[in-house]
Amino acid sequence: MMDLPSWKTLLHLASSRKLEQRTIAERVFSNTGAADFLAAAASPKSFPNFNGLPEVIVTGRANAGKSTLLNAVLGRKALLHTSSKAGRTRELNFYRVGEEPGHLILVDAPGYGARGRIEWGRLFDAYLDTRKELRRVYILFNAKHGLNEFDRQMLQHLSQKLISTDGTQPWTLQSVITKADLVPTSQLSNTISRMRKEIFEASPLCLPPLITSCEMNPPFGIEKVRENIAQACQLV
Ligand SMILES: Nc1nc2c(ncn2[C@@H]2O[C@H](COP(=O)(O)OP(=O)(O)OP(=O)(O)O)[C@@H](O)[C@H]2O)c(=O)[nH]1
Ligand SMILES: [Mg+2]
Repeated sequence: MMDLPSWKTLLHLASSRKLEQRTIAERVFSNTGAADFLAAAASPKSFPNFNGLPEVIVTGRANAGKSTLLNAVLGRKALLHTSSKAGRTRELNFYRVGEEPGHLILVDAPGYGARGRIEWGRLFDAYLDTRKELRRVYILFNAKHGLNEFDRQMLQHLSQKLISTDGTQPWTLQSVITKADLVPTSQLSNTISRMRKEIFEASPLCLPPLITSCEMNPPFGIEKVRENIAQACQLV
């Protein structure tokens, strides 16, 4: 009879697998200087073609920190334009990770909510409905503001898209809490628990939040986001 592996062996395997994942995510994002802006699309007609490279896209209320998070993930200060004024990003912007031909594509999107626009929503939906390369949607929530009705509607809208295709959607939905530095440390744990619960209530399909802060030095949570992206794109 074959010997069963001991707990020690299993734990060792699990930790070396984790190490392997980290190393691959590090490798994917290591050449920060090689990342590049590739294209902008203001309408579905101008969605570009990158020979099937996997893609992930960010969404969130205007000013949630989408472009800032992608800069941090790319290890760049200002490849993506950010602004303290909501409504800065107005098209879908495509960025290559790594040197040509690239490992994957990050897509920045305009925000939704009171400072969003109907045509931005249509553009985002057209991308979700047609983009075969899409692997994961990251939905961002500002820790200081929590979730509002727009966020709940967006979570439900995304869930509906996932459900309506009967499990054949090639993408998954991951939540991210941004600007954790804006919540006093004494309240952070409660804030995260509350937001986590609200996200789950609005969309049980949404993966529980990764916590980030791009204002901390070094930025907090970015390595986890990189690992998560590499995993979603099946690069690990
Ligand atoms: N304190 C703090 N500020 C942040 C953080 N991330 C982003 N910001 C600030 O939030 C503001 C909005 O950031 P953006 O990255 O432009 O937000 P966005 O979601 O891309 O906004 P739109 O493109 O307008 O939808 C900027 O002033 C950023 O400097 C963070 O982790 N902590
Ligand atoms: Mg932006």
